[in-house]
Amino acid sequence: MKPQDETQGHTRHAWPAVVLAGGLSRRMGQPKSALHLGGQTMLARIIARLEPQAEGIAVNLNDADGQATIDGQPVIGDTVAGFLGPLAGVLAAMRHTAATTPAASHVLVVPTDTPFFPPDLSRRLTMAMTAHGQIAVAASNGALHPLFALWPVALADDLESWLTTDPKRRVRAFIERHPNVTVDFPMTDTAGGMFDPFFNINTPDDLKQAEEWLHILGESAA
Ligand SMILES: Nc1nc2c(ncn2[C@@H]2O[C@H](COP(=O)(O)OP(=O)(O)OP(=O)(O)O)[C@@H](O)[C@H]2O)c(=O)[nH]1
Ligand SMILES: [Mg+2]
Repeated sequence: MKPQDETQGHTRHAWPAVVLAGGLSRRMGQPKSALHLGGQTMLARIIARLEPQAEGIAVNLNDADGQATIDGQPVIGDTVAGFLGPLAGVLAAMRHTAATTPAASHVLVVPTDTPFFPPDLSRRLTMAMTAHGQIAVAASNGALHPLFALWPVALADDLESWLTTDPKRRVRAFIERHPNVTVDFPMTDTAGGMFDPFFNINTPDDLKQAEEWLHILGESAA
């Protein structure tokens, strides 16, 4: 059975969504969401990509620090302290969704540093779910992308206790504890060769390469 919007009684394809923009950006040396790529901040680019496939977007920072909005979207802080990693953001996303959209069984979470993700991410993750309570996770080119996933909001309490007791807090390890499905997304055939839409920007060199891909993909003016 497909996950339902219990209010309207139909299957959702657009979910409440949260962009993970916490983290320390140690490899980049400056906050990744504020970096400019093709004349737009990385965060603005992610939001634009997400908007057509989401129903409401919030941005997760480690500490909201009194900031109510960023790029027009509400800011949510981590609900557990101590820079516990990306899963702290996933937990904040679940708590936020339960509070603001109680009819939604899942929340779509994406990281702020992967600006070329597929425009059909939400639709394909949704279609892959065959039962309530599954985590639907993206993959490409033989690699899992555990930060691109639809997360059941009902896992919040389990995630919170796991986060505060597991020493490694690995995203994959948490996913493996629960029913899950993986969705493989194709590489994009471009004039510059095959391109992985989950190209992840962590270092200044990655950012340079992303500018080149932007040009090749014709998304410079996006
Ligand atoms: N909320 C929250 N998000 C996090 C945390 N750590 C990482 N993230 C997010 O998870 C995603 C992937 O993390 P990384 O690529 O390792 O980013 P990072 O930790 O900022 O960068 P490095 O310090 O270079 O590892 C990014 O979107 C980060 O914003 C955290 O402690 N809390
Ligand atoms: Mg990190």
